[in-house]
Amino acid sequence: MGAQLIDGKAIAAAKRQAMKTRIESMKAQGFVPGLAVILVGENPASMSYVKGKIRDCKEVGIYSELIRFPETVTEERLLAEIDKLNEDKTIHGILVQLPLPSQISEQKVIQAIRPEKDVDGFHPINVGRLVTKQEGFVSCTPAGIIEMLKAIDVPVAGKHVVVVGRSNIVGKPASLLFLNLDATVTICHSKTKPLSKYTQQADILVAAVGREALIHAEDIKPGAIVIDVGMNRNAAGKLVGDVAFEEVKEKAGFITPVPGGVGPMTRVMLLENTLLAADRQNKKG
Ligand SMILES: NC(=O)C1=CN([C@@H]2O[C@H](COP(=O)(O)OP(=O)(O)OC[C@H]3O[C@@H](n4cnc5c(N)ncnc54)[C@H](OP(=O)(O)O)[C@@H]3O)[C@@H](O)[C@H]2O)C=CC1
Ligand SMILES: Nc1nc(=O)c2c([nH]1)NC[C@@H]1CN(c3ccc(C(=O)N[C@@H](CCC(=O)O)C(=O)O)cc3)C=[N+]21
Repeated sequence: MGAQLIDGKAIAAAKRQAMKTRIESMKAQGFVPGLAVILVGENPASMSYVKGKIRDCKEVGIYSELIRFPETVTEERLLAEIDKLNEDKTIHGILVQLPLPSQISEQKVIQAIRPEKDVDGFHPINVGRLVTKQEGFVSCTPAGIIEMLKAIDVPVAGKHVVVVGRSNIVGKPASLLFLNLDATVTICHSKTKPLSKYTQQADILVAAVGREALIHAEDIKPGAIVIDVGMNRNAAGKLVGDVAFEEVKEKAGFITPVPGGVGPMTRVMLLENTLLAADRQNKKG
């Protein structure tokens, strides 16, 4: 037996392919979607993610700008740049790579982005829209998870979804998305005891913690759909998720790999959100 793999990399590649045609027709009408990415400092992981985002934009034909600041940049300077991008007609999406250095308030920076250009979906206005089921922008990782379930044709309504992790960028918005799709949702976190009591009840389990091998085979229900958001370096320096993949894949119905699962979906949803932002701003004129 064993689980079926959900190939995020392949699903994302197919989505990028479909986007190319859409972007060509936008361009034929004289309209080019644009994304600005702000990177502060030289964190190697952040640099590598940002490079990937710029590469994705090039591949599908989205105009992109990478704006870099030194680690020592002031909050004032950063906010001034965001103001400028808010007014820039060639830029439809703005992303500030997190984390930011400690002298800068992440909340202030996120709130400075016009909600219409907030392609990360982190602005409180967009979070509020998600809570109240209004149209806005949804955080890329949770949106990517939903797209993966669509790709394997699994209906979510009535399922018991257990989300482990309650961060503003993954756990919370993922829980709200599933709730909006009529799932029954349980949210677990570091104070949940015992965690396995909850995870064992999940039809769909989302692990978004950042701890290697947090979820073992004994922690899941046979046939469950297991979505691994975690990104950790193991002792051998390899990128691994939160799920003990080799043992859990024997018991799950579906499972996402790390790498090649949620990560590529996160990236492609940023492109989707940028196109959505461009479309909406184009309509408004
Ligand atoms: N693949 C992708 O596209 C992305 C991957 N990631 C990865 O996903 C993981 C989570 O990211 P993020 O949400 O930003 O992380 P955070 O560190 O912001 O949140 C982690 C969450 O896990 C909870 N937690 C910690 N320890 C335990 C435990 N032992 N049992 C249950 N819950 C626990 C915390 O609980 P509490 O709130 O109580 O502290 C918290 O809610 C990371 O590995 C990150 O690298 C992140 C974004 C995108
Ligand atoms: N403003 C902001 N928005 C974000 O969306 C954001 C952020 N800041 N800060 C950091 C986290 C993390 N994140 C990932 C994106 C892609 C992969 C990804 O593509 N992962 C590949 C592997 C990449 C590798 O090999 O290192 C995979 O899982 O296959 C992972 C993680 C977005 N984040």
